[in-house]
Amino acid sequence: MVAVTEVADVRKNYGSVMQLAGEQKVPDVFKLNDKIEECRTVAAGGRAIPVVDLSGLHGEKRAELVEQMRAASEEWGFFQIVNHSVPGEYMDEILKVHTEFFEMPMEEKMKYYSDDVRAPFKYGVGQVATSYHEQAWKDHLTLLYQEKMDTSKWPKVPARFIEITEAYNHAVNKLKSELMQALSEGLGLQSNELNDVFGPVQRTYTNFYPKCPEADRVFGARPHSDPNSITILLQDDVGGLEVRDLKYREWVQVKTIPHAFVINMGDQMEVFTNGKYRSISHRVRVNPDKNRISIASFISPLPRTVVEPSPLLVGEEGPLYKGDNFRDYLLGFYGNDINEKLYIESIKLKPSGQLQLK
Ligand SMILES: O=C(O)CCC(=O)C(=O)O
Ligand SMILES: [Fe+2]
Repeated sequence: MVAVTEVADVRKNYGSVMQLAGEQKVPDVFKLNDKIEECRTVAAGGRAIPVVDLSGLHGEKRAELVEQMRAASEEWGFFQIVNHSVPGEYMDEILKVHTEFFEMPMEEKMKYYSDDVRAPFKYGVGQVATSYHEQAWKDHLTLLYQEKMDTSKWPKVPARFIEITEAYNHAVNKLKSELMQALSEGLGLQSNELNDVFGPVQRTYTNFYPKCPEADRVFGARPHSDPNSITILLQDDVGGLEVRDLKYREWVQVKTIPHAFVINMGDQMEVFTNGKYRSISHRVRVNPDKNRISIASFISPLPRTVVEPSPLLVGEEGPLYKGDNFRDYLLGFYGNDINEKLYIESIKLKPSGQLQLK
């Protein structure tokens, strides 16, 4: 295992991950020096995460689509959606304009650089938070969505950056409410239940994974579950996201579908639903020839919200997780080793070998 490395060292020593893309070799801090095999995809027996076509969600097909999303959230914790409410041109445009941002000269990007994970808008290199492992092969851009965002400090170049970033985030926020309502109904809860508690915060995180000269020796994101409630992910057509198939324990590649979103359950959803909707380990592999961009909108409760198994969803098994407020959950999550589902396993009241790995 490599020594603990800080994100600032990546910036000081290498500038950005993007600047390393043209080199012959990858610096050791990025390399998986223990198990390279860990990085290889295992044949996935043809299984794929479900794709839900949301046409008819507000009409005659609602019950059927709610049921498909419920089943996917229970079996996979992941699904893709097509024919949703976010205009396809917003999706194309934001991928294009954010790529143009990363392609700007370093001094231009550094105007927005910050190490502060809570900054309302920032550019960063490497991975946020301390790492017990290798550094992630990615740079990023992150912003906190608000109804009326203060965009005065956002980049004026590339042209249309502000306009399209705002439009996209507003549209994703509306989609978030629609999904939360459907997911509530799938649990037999009032429509607004999940949205009210789990939906107020939206942080959007653009991941830029430069092409990598030793792609099978690094991770864009090491195996992790997301700590929040749900994630709404847009990816380009390069691919690289892999999801743990709980049934066969293999890694399954998430195929790229034009204008689709990948939706996944986070740890808070698993806790609240007492394990019904599952927060699943996933990872990102990078490409030897192509840069990849993805935009994740992390939907979360407020920091002070206490999340614990809902009495409405706890059956004979009793509550399976210790409750905590979301702020402390995040502190524990990022303060510990991020590896598969390690942190959520640690708050289980009754460890169930079922989800334990290795
Ligand atoms: O880039 C991706 O496909 C997924 C990124 C991810 O898992 C994350 O940012 O939490
Ligand atoms: Fe993730």
